[in-house]
Amino acid sequence: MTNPSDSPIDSLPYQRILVTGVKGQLGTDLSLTLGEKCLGFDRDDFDLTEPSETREHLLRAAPDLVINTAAYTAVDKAEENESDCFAVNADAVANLAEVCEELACPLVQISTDYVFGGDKQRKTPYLEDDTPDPQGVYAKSKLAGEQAASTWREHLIVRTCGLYSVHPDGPIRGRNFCDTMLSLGRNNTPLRVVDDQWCTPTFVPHLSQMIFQLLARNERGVFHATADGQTTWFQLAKELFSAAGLDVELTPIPTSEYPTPAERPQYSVLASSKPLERPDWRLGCREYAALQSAS
Ligand SMILES: NC(=O)C1=CN([C@@H]2O[C@H](COP(=O)(O)OP(=O)(O)OC[C@H]3O[C@@H](n4cnc5c(N)ncnc54)[C@H](OP(=O)(O)O)[C@@H]3O)[C@@H](O)[C@H]2O)C=CC1
Ligand SMILES: Cc1cn([C@H]2C[C@H](O)[C@@H](COP(=O)(O)OP(=O)(O)O[C@H]3O[C@@H](C)C(=O)[C@@H](O)[C@H]3O)O2)c(=O)[nH]c1=O
Repeated sequence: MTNPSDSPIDSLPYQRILVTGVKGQLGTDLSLTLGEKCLGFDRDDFDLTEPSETREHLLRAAPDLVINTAAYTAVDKAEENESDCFAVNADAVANLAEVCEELACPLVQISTDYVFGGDKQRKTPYLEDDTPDPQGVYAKSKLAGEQAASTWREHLIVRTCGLYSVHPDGPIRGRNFCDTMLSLGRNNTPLRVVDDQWCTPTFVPHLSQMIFQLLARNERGVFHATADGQTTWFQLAKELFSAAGLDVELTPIPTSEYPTPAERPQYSVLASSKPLERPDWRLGCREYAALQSAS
C-alpha cells in the first residue's frame, strides 16, 4: 500500500497554489492533481486583463505559488486580434509578476515552442538558452509574456508544445489537435495532415508531472518541458489512429497545401540541457487514446 506522504503533491514545498486558467486543459489537470492545494480561478472569477481586480483576488487568496496557465491560445484568431492576445499573454503577465513580487511568491509562467521557428533550416532541437525568434502574433505575445514574468526574480518559465488532454467535459472538436483528429476520424472523414512541421506534442498529465518535478526541486529560470522525441502532425495523427484502432484515410501533405492565417514553425523541437524526466511522445498518444476509448 502507498503511504499518502509518498505523494509527490504532498511533498511539494507549497500549500496554497493559485492556478489561473483552471478551466483550460492544463489548469483542469493541475487542479485535479493538486486537489486541496489548488486555488483555481478562471475568467468567470476575474479577468486577468483587469489589473486591479486581479491584484485584489490574489492578495485575498494569499497563495505561496502562482501557476499562470491562462492564455489566449487561438493561434490563427490572434492574427486579427493582436491587442486582445497581447493583453492576456503579455500585459496580464506583467501585472501578475508585480503582484507576485508584492506577495513574495514565485510565478510559474507556461510558454510555448512557438517562441522559436524563424530558422527555416533548423534541424536540431532548441535548448533553453537559444535565442527566440517568434513568427506570428500568438508566438510574439508569448515571448513578451516570458519577458514580463522574468521581471520578478522568482520566476519559472516552462516552455511546452502541442498540448492535448482528455477533458472531463468530453472531447470538444477543435479543442486540441488530437480531439479534432479523433472526432473527424470516427466520422470516416478523409484527412490531409502536414508532414513537414516538426515538434513534440505533449500529453497534459505528462506536463503536469514535469512541472511537479521542477517545483519539488524549487527550480527557477527557463525550462523546456515537452515529451521526448520528435514528430510531425501527420505522424502524430497516424500514431493516434493506430492506438485508437481506427482505419482512417490519412494523407501526408506539405504546409503549402494547408495554408493558415498564422505561420507555424517548420521545426520547433525542444530539448533540455537540464535534468527532467520526459516521457516519449508515443506514450502520451497511447495513454490519451486509451482514456478516450474508456470514456
Ligand atoms: N494548447 C497548446 O497546445 C499549448 C499551450 N501552451 C501554453 O500552455 C498554457 C495552457 O494552455 P491550455 O491549457 O491549452 O490553454 P486553454 O486555452 O485550454 O485554457 C486557457 C484558459 O485561460 C482562460 N483565460 C483566457 N483569457 C483569460 C482572461 N483574460 N482572464 C482569465 N482567464 C482567461 C481561458 O478561458 P476562456 O476559455 O474563457 O478564454 C481558458 O480557461 C498557455 O499558457 C498556453 O499558451 C504552450 C504550448 C502548447
Ligand atoms: C486540423 C488539421 C490541422 N492541420 C495542421 C495545421 C497546423 O499546422 C498543425 C497543428 O494544428 P493546430 O491548429 O491544432 O495547432 P496549433 O493550434 O498551431 O498548436 C499550437 O497551439 C499553441 C497554443 C501552442 O503553443 C503550440 O505549441 C502549438 O501546439 O496541423 C492539418 O494539416 N490538417 C488538419 O486536418
